[in-house]
Amino acid sequence: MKASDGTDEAKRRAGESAAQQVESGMVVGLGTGSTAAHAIRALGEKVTAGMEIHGVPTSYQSRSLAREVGIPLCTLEEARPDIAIDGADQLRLDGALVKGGGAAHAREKIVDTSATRCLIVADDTKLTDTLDHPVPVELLPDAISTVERAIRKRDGDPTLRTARRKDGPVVTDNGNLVFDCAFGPIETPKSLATSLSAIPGIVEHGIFTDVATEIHIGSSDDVTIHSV
Ligand SMILES: O=C(CO)[C@H](O)[C@H](O)COP(=O)(O)O
Repeated sequence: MKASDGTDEAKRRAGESAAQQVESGMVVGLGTGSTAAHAIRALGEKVTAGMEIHGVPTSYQSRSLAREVGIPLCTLEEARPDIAIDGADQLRLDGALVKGGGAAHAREKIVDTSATRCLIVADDTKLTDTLDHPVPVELLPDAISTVERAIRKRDGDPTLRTARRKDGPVVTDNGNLVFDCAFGPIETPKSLATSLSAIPGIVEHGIFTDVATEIHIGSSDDVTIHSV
């Protein structure tokens, strides 16, 4: 297996590998990001070929791509996903992840945790032994100063995420703001996750533990599947 440089090809391998696990009749959680988008396109091809599935989108982006490629959609009120396919910004092979690069982690966590199986798709550059990626935190706009203080108290360094082609902050699909919080090496993701969840005003943070059931890692010329 040849290590990748994080190119789209490695992401495509991972996304398509996870899409192969989907069978007719299934409800599929549709993750957000460029790697999950490869899975959504692959599922669109299956639908065109006659497979009957329904998708539960996790963001504006995944909803609009699913519509574009012809995947019928439903909501969590209507059906529980059999499989969710989602990306990650950094991950350990035991399934501890940092997500939220696309600021969609709140809805992703709801959909991913409600699925019977959660398949995480990523290129091999995202694998690590110790998580140290800044943790995205979605927060209510009114709570900006109190959440900032609470993160600093936990030795984190929060930076308000700013928009690229708009002045001012990123506003999530839920109308909230995002802090990217640097904590340095995260030795115990579960305890940081618990501690962040306890802060009033935080809608959701991007640490996912005990959610992934399978990890599909794409490289330059291969894909490997790890059970969690
Ligand atoms: O968590 C996410 C969005 O909120 C994405 O899954 C994560 O940022 C990975 O994105 P990409 O596959 O484009 O690298």
